Amino acid sequence: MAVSRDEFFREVTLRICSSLQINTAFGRVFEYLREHFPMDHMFLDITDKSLGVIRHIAVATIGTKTPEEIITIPEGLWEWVRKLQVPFILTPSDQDDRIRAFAPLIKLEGHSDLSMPLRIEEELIGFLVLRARGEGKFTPEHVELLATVAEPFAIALANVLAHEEVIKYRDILIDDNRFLNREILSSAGDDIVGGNSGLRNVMEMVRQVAPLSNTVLLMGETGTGKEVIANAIHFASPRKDGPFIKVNCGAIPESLIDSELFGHEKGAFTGAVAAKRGRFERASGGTIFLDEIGELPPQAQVRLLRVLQNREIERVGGSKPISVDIRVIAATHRNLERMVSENRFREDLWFRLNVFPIIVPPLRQRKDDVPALTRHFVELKSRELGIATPPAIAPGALERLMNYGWPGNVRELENLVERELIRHRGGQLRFDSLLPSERGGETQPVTEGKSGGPLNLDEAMSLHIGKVLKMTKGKIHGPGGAAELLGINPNTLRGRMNKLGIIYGRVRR
Ligand SMILES: Nc1ncnc2c1ncn2[C@@H]1O[C@H](COP(=O)(O)OP(=O)(O)OP(=O)(O)O)[C@@H](O)[C@H]1O
Repeated sequence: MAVSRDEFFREVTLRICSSLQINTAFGRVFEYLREHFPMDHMFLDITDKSLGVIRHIAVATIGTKTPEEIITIPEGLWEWVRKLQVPFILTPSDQDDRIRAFAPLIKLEGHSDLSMPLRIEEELIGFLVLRARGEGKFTPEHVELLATVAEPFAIALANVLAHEEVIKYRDILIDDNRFLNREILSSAGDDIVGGNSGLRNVMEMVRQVAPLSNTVLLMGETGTGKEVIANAIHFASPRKDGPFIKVNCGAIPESLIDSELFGHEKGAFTGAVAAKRGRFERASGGTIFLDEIGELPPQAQVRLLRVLQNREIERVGGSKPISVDIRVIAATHRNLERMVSENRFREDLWFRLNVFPIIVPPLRQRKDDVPALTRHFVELKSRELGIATPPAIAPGALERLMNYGWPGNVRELENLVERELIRHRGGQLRFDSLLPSERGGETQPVTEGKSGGPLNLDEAMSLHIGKVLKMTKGKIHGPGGAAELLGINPNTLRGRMNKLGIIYGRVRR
């Protein structure tokens, strides 16, 4: 025991901090402490009040027998355990009732323990326990010497706990990421309707380009499915287990775009209270999907060009470049070539992006996909809306949907199906009242006439007759017909309709 307190403190502290692996560091301390304490085992324990247990987090021993890992403490003893402050000696025949009650729980029979409570900011977080075979092995000098290293052990234990917490969250995040990737895959990759018909050429190009890492440019009107195709490329590529990060370039305010895309260092600008990774960094190892690329402001276009050229980004306020391993897929509904000629989009960026352009055709050019898409959305939206049995589609309805122009493309069809399902009150889905081209007027009441002033009487009458005809599905004559609802003779109604130029044929059922 002839060791100075300073030297003892220094050696123990160096050893307990010598490795990030607590068992390795703990083994090194054990070797050293055995020179000063008569012990066979040493435990680093954490106390978990919520579970009512003490758990060994590290064990060092000269024997092979592994002690119990978890010790359950009865409710009545917690108060006593929680208040323990200084190292204390435990023997099975101790005079203290509580120690005698505690002894069998920790299997003390035939041993002595020297136990040191470990505290951080007053709160008990665990114990360091030295165990020797035989009773009466520890002396007050041992107690005093061990007390000098309470702090380094408490800090080491707190670090282990913090590390465990980080690992736990990391595992949760990895698991979430896997789950979300699977979700995206099942909601996109598998569900491309028309892959063998209207999108056959597009899918052929997807198959060609997916295994590579080159930039892809998706062009097509809004709502044609560009994002769906970008997903398909990512999930068919070797990067499929990496992130798929989407950026809607048109939706980020210009003042934030640099920090969103490239991240920033702490203190780079007012409000940058912590360093933040940008979307490019987050996409590393995976794919970044730059939607609405035509909306990117000129400054950000320059920065993007640099990323495409060097595969490096620089955080706002940062001084060194960070390399990123990403695949870029860009999309636009704009005519970028025209924007280049109008000096609204950089020509050099356009060349970089336009390496492998894929044009996603509008729905009106692939009308044969409309029936399959409609059925797909009826199934999908019924599931989302909690409708157990998706309603059937009325004969003739699909034909009518195919004859519509779909300016909003697949998204418009998707929305139409959803609205129809929400309004659906039994029977088959007819879609007859919802097609915008067949609406008698807007869904909102119209109060403004062609002249810009209020509706004149003819305009109001025309609108009203149109609405009623829509309700009766074009029926003019007989019970439930428009004439009856409007309270006029059917011939009078026909006369008015001719005068007002309303052509309204009976809808086929
Ligand atoms: N071939 C398809 N099969 C199944 N669903 C599709 C298909 N094409 C598009 N969709 C669906 O239609 C909606 C619109 O598609 P998406 O968002 O990919 O269009 P977009 O071209 O990226 O639109 P925008 O230009 O407005 O961003 C999405 O809900 C998508 O899931």
